[in-house]
Formats: sequence, C-alpha cells, structure tokens
Amino acid sequence: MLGTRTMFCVRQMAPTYRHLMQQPITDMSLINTYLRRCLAQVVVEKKTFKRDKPHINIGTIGHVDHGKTTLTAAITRILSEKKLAKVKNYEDIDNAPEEKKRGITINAAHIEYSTPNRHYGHVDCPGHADYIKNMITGSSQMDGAILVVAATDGVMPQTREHLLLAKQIGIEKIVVFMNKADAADKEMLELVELELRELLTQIGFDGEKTPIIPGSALYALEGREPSLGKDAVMKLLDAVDSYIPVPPRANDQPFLLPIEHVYSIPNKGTIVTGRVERGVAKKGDAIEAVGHNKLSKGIIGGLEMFHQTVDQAQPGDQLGILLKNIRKEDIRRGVFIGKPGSLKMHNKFDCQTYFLSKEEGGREEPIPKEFALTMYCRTYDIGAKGVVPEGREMIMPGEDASLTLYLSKRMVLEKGARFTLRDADNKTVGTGVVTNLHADPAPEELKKFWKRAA
Ligand SMILES: Nc1nc2c(ncn2[C@@H]2O[C@H](COP(=O)(O)OP(=O)(O)OP(=O)(O)O)[C@@H](O)[C@H]2O)c(=O)[nH]1
Ligand SMILES: [Mg+2]
Repeated sequence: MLGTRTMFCVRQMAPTYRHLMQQPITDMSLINTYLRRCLAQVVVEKKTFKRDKPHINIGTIGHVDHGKTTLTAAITRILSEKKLAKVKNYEDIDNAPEEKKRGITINAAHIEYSTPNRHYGHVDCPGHADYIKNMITGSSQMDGAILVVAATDGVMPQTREHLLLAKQIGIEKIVVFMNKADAADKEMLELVELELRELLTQIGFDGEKTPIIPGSALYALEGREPSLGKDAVMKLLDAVDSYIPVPPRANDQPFLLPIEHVYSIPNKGTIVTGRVERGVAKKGDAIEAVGHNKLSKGIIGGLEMFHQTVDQAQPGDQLGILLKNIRKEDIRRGVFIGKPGSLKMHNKFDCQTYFLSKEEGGREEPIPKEFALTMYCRTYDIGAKGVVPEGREMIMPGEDASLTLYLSKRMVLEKGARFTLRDADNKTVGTGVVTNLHADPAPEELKKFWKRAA
C-alpha cells in the first residue's frame, strides 16, 4: 500500500501527471500508473547525494576472524557521535541468516561514512572467496584498504593472500589496524608490527611508511578504554585520511575515447562516435587512433554532442568527433582515440580472472589447460587464447586463477583494465582484470596460438 510520504512525493514531483491526480485515488491501477511514472523522480528525491567532500572507496581486508566487521561497526559508531555516519551494528553488517548463525561475513557489505575531510564508501569484505570474486569483477573497487590483523595471531595465510590480491588489482596504499591489542602484550605488538612491515615490503607496498595503528575494535565498539578503543580508531581514520590519496580525477588524465561507430561524410571527413572515458579534448588537438594492430595520427576537426558544437569534450560526454587525416578504412569499432603517446597496444598479458559458476550463468564444464574465448574490453571484442598456469590442470567454474592471455591482434591494454570472456554462444564465461603487460612475444611464440600471427 502507499504510504502518506510516498503519495506526497508523487504529488510534489509529478506536475506532468497532475491531471491524473485530479481524480479521486481509489483505483489501484491508477495509483500504480502514478507510481511507475514517478518512481524515478521519487528515488532521486530520496537519494540526493551531497557532493561536498572528495569521495574515496576503501574497505576492510584481512584474515578470517581478525575483526574486520567489528572494526567497521566501531567506525560507524564513533563517527555517528559527530553526525558523520549512521550507526551500523555488527548484526546490521553481517545480516544474512547464515552469517548470523556462523558469526562470519559471507557477502561484502557496503557502508558509507564521512570524516571532516572526506566521504567514504566502505566495503567490509568477507574473509575469503566472495571477496576475491568481488575484487576481480570490480564490484568492490577500492582506492585503498584497511588491513586488519589480530595482534594475537599475527600474519596469517589470508593476510598475505588479501595483500597480494590488493596489489595485483592496483591498490597502492594500505593502512593497517593491529587489532585485539587488548589481548596482546607490548612485546607481541612490536613483533607483529615488524612481521607486517616485512610482509608489506615483500609484496611491494611501502613497508616503512605504511601506518600501523594498534587498538581494539571491540573496545571501540563497546565504548571501553578510549586509549585502545575510540582514540585508536580515530587515529586510524586520520591515517586513512592522510595516507590514502584521492584518486586523480578523470579530467586530469590523458584523453581517451573508445570508438563505438565510424562514419564517413563526403567532403567532410571521418566521424567517430563514443563516450569520453577520461581527459579533455578540443578542436585542433592532435590525437592518435590506436588498436587492431594499427596506429594512425590525426587532428580533431570538430566536436559535436546532440547536433551541437562542443568547445571542450569532458569525461562522460557522448560525442561525435570529426577526425582530420584519418580515413574510415584506417579505423573501426574498438580502436581508441587518445592523447598521442598515451595508448599502447599489446597482445600478451597476465590477468586475474574469475570463472563464473554454473549458477551464475557460467560453464558447467571445467576450463581446460589451453582455451579459446572472445575477450570484451570497453568497445572491442577480440579472439583470446589462454593458458592455465603451471601446477593446475584446469579451472573449475566458480574458481579464480592468474592466467596469461594471447590476443589475435594487438589492442590497447592497460594495467587495471577490466574485461569479460565470452564463448562462441556469447555466454559470459569469466571476468578479469589486467595485472601485467608483456612486451610483444616473438612470432614463433605467438604462432603456437594463432596460425596467422599478428
Ligand atoms: N579481544 C578482542 N576480540 C575482538 C576484537 N575485535 C573483534 N574481536 C572478536 O573477534 C571475533 C571475530 O570478529 P569479526 O569482526 O567477526 O571478524 P571478521 O574479520 O569480520 O571475520 P570474517 O568476516 O568472518 O572474516 C569476534 O568474536 C569479535 O568479537 C578486539 O579488538 N579484541
Ligand atoms: Mg566480517
């Protein structure tokens, strides 16, 4: 049934449908019509996001039972006292029945809060499998992370595994909360800190400078002993504020537009359309069109959006670009337009890939040692052959793996780029993130996979 508030929103926000509102609201189908037509507006009214602070995505990672969810709950409790967060109790975060029963996190939970300087989206990651999947698919893309390590246990297998994966997918800065300090003595804390700095350095983080803050998430949540509880959590948030940088805004990066369509207009030139992914561009700028084994140089002759001239293209713009000095035959869908020198083609790379389980729409049968699929990345799709790493005979649906992929043509690839793998029936089989780019392989190596080596 309709609440008074919903009806108020409908009346307030739907002047277009006011003629419908003149009639007495007795007919449910009429009410449904109002609601359907106004739903989008009602949702907007409910969820207007105040953009007054830089937004950053972070999350808690670390070994099972080390206190990630307790810390997440404690952060919201402490910040709620300053009206910077809504309290999320432990049970609100681990809210699935199975999670309550077993006292563990299974699904990643998304929470928001602010410090005086920033707005944070925070993902409380589960100890294991789902987290890895979410990290790879990008559903929990993080700009930085809080590693939670219980001082009572020290570094454990998933501490290392989560750090490795964070590094793989491009997280540069980590802040450590050395938890359960209420149950550990000074010597233990010192030892675990040493162990952690060594591990961070080993994996490629800055082990010396990474802030490591000892404390007790449990005390913070229960409002006990501020020096270990509330004050430690505030210290942690200060460290997150200062150590994890705001990611560069898309405007500041080199121009990039993946081509969706190419047209040729007689006497005018070649027109490409697509959505600006990053950077800015204007008429007269030099550009390169890169992809499908080819690099062409040209100049932007004009920019249009919705049949109107645009002075400066910005991220998110759906554009038509007139290209000078580039022929229609030189380019096609999947070629990228970018600032000269900023785009590189590759046909061999490493990636972290998750293969969907049967329930998720993936394959029933395992992925064999060598396989052929189509890789979809931004606007291109291209033949890709993969090799399962040594030591594994196959990959089962529902598992993840580090792989090396060979493409049938050299395409624009960047570390951190996300892609999907589909089979001949256009069924999505896997999803991945590029972790390492190789120099072009020798033709003999490529010929093993592609008869007509690029
Ligand atoms: N003594 C002590 N116990 C803590 C502290 N923080 C958490 N715990 C306890 O450790 C257990 C695990 O805490 P959780 O917050 O569920 O751990 P988690 O890392 O989220 O676990 P998963 O999500 O399952 O990986 C719970 O019994 C907590 O009460 C702490 O600071 N001190
Ligand atoms: Mg948890």
